[in-house]
Amino acid sequence: MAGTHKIKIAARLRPRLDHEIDDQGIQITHDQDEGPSWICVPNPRDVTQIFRFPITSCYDQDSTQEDIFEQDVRPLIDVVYSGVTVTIFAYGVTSSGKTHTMQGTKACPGVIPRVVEAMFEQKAVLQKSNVELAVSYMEIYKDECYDLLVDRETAPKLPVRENDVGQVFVANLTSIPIASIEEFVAIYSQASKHRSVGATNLNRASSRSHAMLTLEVTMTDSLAQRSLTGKINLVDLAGSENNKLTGNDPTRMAESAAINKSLSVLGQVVHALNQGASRIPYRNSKLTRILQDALGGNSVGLLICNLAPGTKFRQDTLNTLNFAVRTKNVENRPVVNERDIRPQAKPHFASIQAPPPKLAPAVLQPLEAVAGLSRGPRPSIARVGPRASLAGPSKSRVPRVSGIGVFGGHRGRRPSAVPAPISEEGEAGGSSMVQLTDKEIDERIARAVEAEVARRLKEREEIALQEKENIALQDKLQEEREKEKLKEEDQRLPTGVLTPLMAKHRDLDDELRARLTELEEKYERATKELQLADVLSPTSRKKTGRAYVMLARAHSEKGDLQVALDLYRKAETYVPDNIKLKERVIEIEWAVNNGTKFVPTPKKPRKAKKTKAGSSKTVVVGKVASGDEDEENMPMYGIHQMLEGESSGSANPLKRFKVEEDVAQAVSETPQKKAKCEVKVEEGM
Ligand SMILES: Nc1ncnc2c1ncn2[C@@H]1O[C@H](COP(=O)(O)OP(=O)(O)OP(=O)(O)O)[C@@H](O)[C@H]1O
Repeated sequence: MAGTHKIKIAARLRPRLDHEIDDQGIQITHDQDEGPSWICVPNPRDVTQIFRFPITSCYDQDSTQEDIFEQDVRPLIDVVYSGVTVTIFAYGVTSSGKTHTMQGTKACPGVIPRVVEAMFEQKAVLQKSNVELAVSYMEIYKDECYDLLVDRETAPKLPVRENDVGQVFVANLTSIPIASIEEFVAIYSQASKHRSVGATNLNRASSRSHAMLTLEVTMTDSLAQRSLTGKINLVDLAGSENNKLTGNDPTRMAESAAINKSLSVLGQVVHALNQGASRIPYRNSKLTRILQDALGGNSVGLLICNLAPGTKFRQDTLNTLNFAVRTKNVENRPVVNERDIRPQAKPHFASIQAPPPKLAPAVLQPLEAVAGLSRGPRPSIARVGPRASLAGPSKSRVPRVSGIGVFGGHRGRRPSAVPAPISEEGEAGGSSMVQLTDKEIDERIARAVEAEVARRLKEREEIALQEKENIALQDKLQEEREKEKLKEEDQRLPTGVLTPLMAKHRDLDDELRARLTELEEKYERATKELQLADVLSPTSRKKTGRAYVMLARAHSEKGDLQVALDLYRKAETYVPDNIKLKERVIEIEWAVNNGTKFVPTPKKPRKAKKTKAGSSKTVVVGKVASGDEDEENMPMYGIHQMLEGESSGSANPLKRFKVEEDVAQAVSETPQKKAKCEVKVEEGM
């Protein structure tokens, strides 16, 4: 049985940069004994509340590249050489030091150059000529994979596929053998220029893509006729971005949206794994598809969480640590990638053999078997068409050997037990028979049988190829169907979602109830009718996000925190940039994990907007409009109001009614039916 291995978590706080204020926003404290270190972050919404995260491998601002490599990375080199895949990924907000940690500089080389050096050192220790190293390097830019080892202009989008043993790989990715560190440096420095990097307000050289460098070691044992393949994937993820801080232009915004979406799916995958969900949404982004093996798969994982100091990044730090806490519970089942490299057995003339079993790219074995090349049972070659089936001349498709005779006073006759050879007419001992020696007869039979075997093998291969193509086609169709289904599911709210809200307001008059029921029906009808393109438009996403927030809020008020958390997370999928929402997720998650009561943090006082008359203020609770410039900001504001404003528990049925109508309308809205909803709250209400 394969052993399980939890992903190891390390956290690294980068030093303050010259232009940053030293406000001690994040603290790392170490216990006296060998216990875990703590990362302490004040709640951005209530600084008296401190979140403390226990992390065993904590690196503070003074830590060096060497510290992190020696303590957490070097031990993994042996694991790679035992034939296991290792994945190290750097995660964190933009400008938190991921690229610095993974790549580093000439003066302070990071994980990548150090790993390469260690891999060559290990190869030298083994002193074997049959150890080969190869490198590949790719990036995921706007949810598409590109080869960084080929010319950027001509680099095509690469497809992601799955092999016979369920391993996901990027098809057609270049892999270059490397014989020395110098060779690697030449390849890597050239390839790094191809990576998508751009300037933002927070980072002059911000990674606009997720990059994955893979070093593969193949060790061939020709005596045992086995080969082991170990791999180390070094992943520098793009950082999550708050567009308000990065000040991105439209191009950067599009990149940023892709980055945030893929990171959000990464969070969902980790969450689903923790929940033991039956469906893990790996397929929702290329990043998670490619990291599938590292997250709940067959590789050994190390997650390096990079943190930026200062209160400016406090919210991002909380998000990163929250992700770390969730990830450390993810279990992998590492296996040894071992292959049988024996040449195919030649078919014996007397037996027809099935095509040799397809050599799986890796014969996976549990990690316990790592020490030494354990020899599993050799794959048996199934015998199809036993000798007996060939014996009967009438049934055999082996061409009859004509004019063969062994009788007639020839020396070295066959024993009588051997059936008499048959003439073309089917008569034994026909007059036209040519006298042949036993050896010649055997040779002729062998040739004929071999020809037949070859023909059958070819036939089988063609059928197998055809089947494979059919399966691939079916898989593709199935995948597309699943994708469409998932999209539909994602857009669909659970049936009867408005019911709890209705129940809460029994004081609503009959008319109001009737209206809500009507809205619910309208919503359900509309959901079915929603056009995919409309649903996926940014506006629709934001509106759907707001609907989820409403529901989450209702559940959290009921004390149903787990459901509320799930709904808030769902909302996060649609509005990944919403900071207030992220804060709410963290707070509720904290309450759920610690079994404490959730007390919403005190709301900020709402600014009163004076009308011209000065006697009343107007609060836009959720303006539903389109076609005007303000709309872009509206959904954020809407959620903000829901999070902040609703905690007042307004008993005003008019306001409540308008909010729910707005949500239902937001979800079911069609271009023709767009309308504005404004709620006026009289002064003093
Ligand atoms: N440990 C460190 N020591 C010194 N400087 C650091 C350290 N970590 C990061 N930096 C500096 O901080 C800045 C941002 O780091 P880096 O580019 O590695 O961030 P990043 O997380 O990769 O950002 P992005 O996601 O935008 O690519 C760089 O100028 C880098 O040199």
